[in-house]
Amino acid sequence: NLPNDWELRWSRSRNLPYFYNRVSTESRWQAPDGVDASVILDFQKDYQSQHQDEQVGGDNLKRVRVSHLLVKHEGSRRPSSWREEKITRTKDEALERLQGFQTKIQSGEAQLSDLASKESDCSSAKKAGDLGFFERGQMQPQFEKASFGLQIGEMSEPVWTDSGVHLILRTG
Ligand SMILES: N=C(N)NCCC[C@H](NC(=O)[C@@H]1CCC/C1=C\[C@H](COP(=O)(O)O)NC(=O)[C@@H](N)Cc1ccccc1)C(N)=O
Repeated sequence: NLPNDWELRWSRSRNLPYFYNRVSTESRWQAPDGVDASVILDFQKDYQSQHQDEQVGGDNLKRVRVSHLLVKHEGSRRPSSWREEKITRTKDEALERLQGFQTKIQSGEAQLSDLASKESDCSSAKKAGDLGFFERGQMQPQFEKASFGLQIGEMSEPVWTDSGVHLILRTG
């Protein structure tokens, strides 16, 4: 169906179609000359209809597993945690504190799990931030939306919920 020994394959890590050449064994993301874009769309539709149940990301994802780091503030729905009896920091201070952790994690200086254990205002700190698997409808909407939008291994930007501000890392 494709010219010059090219075939379409699916990259599960990137969740995208790519081109593979049977003869040269070359792989590439962009379409080789002479391949019409409609071929790619047909392939993607076929693949996703055959793999509905898999965790291919997006809408048909049933459950995810995440770890998170929560920083609460004076306006949190429960401004108290195992770390601090009465949390008085402002929303701005909470965001600054969380962004400090975000920078450390993004630079590779620290793991989210290590920081969550010491710094998270959520009881999941005792489990290095691990919340286990959950389905839609269990977490607050903003937290759920962010979690289900992440690829495995990806960390969110700061996410605000009624609890405070979170960094979320999808692990499963
Ligand atoms: N596994 C579940 N289904 N547990 C119920 C989740 C309830 C859910 N929680 C949230 O949406 C936020 C985001 C993640 C944590 C969280 C809030 C709070 C901290 O904020 P606060 O409530 O003081 O405002 N931590 C929790 O709930 C903890 N039990 C999460 C947890 C801890 C240890 C092991 C597993 C889960 C909600 N609908 O409010």
